Amino acid sequence: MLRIENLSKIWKEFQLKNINLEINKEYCIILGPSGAGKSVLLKCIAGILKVDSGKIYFNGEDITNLPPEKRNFGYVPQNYALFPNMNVYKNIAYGLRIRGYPKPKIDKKVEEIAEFLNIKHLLNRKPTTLSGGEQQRVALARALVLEPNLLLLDEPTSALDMNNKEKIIGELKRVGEILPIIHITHDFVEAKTLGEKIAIFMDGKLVEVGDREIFKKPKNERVAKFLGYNIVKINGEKFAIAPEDVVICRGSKGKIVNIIDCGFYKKVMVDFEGNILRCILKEDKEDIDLNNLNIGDRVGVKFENKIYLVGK
Ligand SMILES: Nc1ncnc2c1ncn2[C@@H]1O[C@H](COP(=O)(O)OP(=O)(O)OP(=O)(O)O)[C@@H](O)[C@H]1O
Repeated sequence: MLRIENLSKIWKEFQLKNINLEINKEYCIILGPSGAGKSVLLKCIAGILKVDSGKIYFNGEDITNLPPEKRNFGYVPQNYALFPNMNVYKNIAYGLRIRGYPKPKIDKKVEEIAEFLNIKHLLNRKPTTLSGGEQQRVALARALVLEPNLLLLDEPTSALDMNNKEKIIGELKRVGEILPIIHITHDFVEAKTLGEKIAIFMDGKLVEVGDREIFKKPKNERVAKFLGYNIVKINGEKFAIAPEDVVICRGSKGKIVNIIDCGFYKKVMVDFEGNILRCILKEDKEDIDLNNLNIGDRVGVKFENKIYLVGK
């Protein structure tokens, strides 16, 4: 459906280089550290930034040089970019109005989308009077009302509290059943919940693409580190291990160097044979009593699900 071929966007200081990515009718999550080029890629797809080289195809058509309004993609930027002087109704209706839709049709479409996203009660309010979650839904409504062929979302939940985040994730899941979505996030839980395809960017390059298995089997050390794995070197053996797969037991080869109590679990750092291991410990999984664990204690360490990495 969307095919990106050898796309490059180059400034002196930053280069998004030779990106090849295909997105079919699926929910694609884009992950990567800050400054990796995720937003630049999304803006190139939206047509807001001109690419320096490479091609973008949508349903077989070369859209590389098509202006944004002719692509029919919905784009929700990081800050939502709502018009502050217009009420919610006018914000949502804006795109329909400039496309010349008759008033009754605009009213009907705005009402339908407002119903779908539970914002009917907000139609007369100005964006500045809305909470982050409400603004987010208005921004989504403004993009969806134009019935886009593809939805582009730049960190749509980053400003939301847990409750609103969960609601929006539920709504995005429903939208994802209707049309393909490309969604940038820093939140791994969100990525695992929504992503059918996951693309990881680092330093302007697409370093890994695949399904949710990426989280369980990162290909190389860089991706593993980015996903939060420990990289462990013991007696010439090197592997990645997830913090939840480090098991603390009775023994003396490890030393507890930090403990953070997170309620249902504890985040613990263990110095083990020259490795500082980040561990997530849950009461039912460990062989020792977590309530009696103190900084400086000697412990044993076992590894479940070691992952042997292919490259750097
Ligand atoms: N118009 C521009 N001119 C010059 N450099 C730019 C421009 N827009 C973005 N960049 C640079 O491109 C790089 C990638 O930016 P981008 O916003 O895509 O990062 P990101 O991966 O989305 O980061 P974050 O997760 O922090 O939003 C940055 O170094 C940024 O300074």
